[in-house]
Amino acid sequence: MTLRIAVPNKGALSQAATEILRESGYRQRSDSKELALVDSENDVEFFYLRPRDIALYVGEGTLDAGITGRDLLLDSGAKAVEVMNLGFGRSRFHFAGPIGRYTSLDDLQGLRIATSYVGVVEDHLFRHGIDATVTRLDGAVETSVQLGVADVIADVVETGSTLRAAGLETFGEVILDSQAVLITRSDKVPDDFEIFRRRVEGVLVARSFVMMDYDIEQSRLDAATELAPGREGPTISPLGKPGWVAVRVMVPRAGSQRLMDDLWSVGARAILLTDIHACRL
Ligand SMILES: Nc1ncnc2c1ncn2[C@@H]1O[C@H](COP(=O)(O)OP(=O)(O)OP(=O)(O)O)[C@@H](O)[C@H]1O
Ligand SMILES: O=P(O)(O)OC[C@H]1O[C@H](OP(=O)(O)OP(=O)(O)O)[C@H](O)[C@@H]1O
Ligand SMILES: [Mg+2]
Repeated sequence: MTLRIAVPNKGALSQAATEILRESGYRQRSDSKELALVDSENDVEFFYLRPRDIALYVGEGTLDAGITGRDLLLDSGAKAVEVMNLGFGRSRFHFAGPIGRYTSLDDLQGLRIATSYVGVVEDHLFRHGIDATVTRLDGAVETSVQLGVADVIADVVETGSTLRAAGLETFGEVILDSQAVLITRSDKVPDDFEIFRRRVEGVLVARSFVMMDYDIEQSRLDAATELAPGREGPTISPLGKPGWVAVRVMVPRAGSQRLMDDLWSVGARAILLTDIHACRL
């Protein structure tokens, strides 16, 4: 049976979601007005939906899997299951109010809170025993305080520039840390999903690792291997130069420049770093 996957059709997650699917070898729409697309070669159909609705479709089992934000999944209360963090669309969910006015969660007692995430906010207030009025707005919630509709807001913060522009600041603890996640239906997931999952995972791993090649004198190999042990161990091949070997090892992308410096210091030469585009580990 064709695997049916939901993809954000617009907003902060849309482009990165399409990119990761393309890199995973799936056909993606070329026109942002297309509502669905069949990739017949891979037997997958993609549905382009509002990120906020995706958890609902997947939770109900109408679609097999989807990409959405963790915050939206929690807000929806849908019974979908998180399978994997996707590493983009990172944000924090916060209360915010006029600069200098509020400092802690207790200050919220009796206030009017505007948000697009009523589920997350009411749950948080309930768990902390706070009684406040929650008003649902569709977006641009930062403006609601200035316009007198609310005393504080609860919203997604990434860089904080939208808050600053509205003369607001966060207060209290972070309500939740979010990022894009791959979700599936909680009941029967089709067998084919495992291939899809592995492909996406392969792209994520490929993004966070690089391949490092270097030449080194056999006698110095242990010192170099200690710096870069690799996943299973380095691949070591003979080199045309007597007493030297060629080494290939997968290393985390983060810190790879420093690693090149350190490998050089222990005698590695001809150090090359290359991107990996996809993998199965
Ligand atoms: N500035 C941002 N940076 C990173 N992630 C963000 C940002 N804004 C929203 N997100 C995340 O993207 C997801 C969907 O938000 P998005 O803003 O795309 O949807 P929306 O608010 O329903 O739609 P729209 O803003 O298009 O009306 C959420 O998981 C949210 O945490
Ligand atoms: O901290 P920042 O980097 O400024 O990003 C956070 C802003 O981005 C999102 O808004 P979006 O553009 O999705 O508009 P919306 O509020 O209408 O959803 C979010 O709702 C915040 O307003
Ligand atoms: Mg938004």
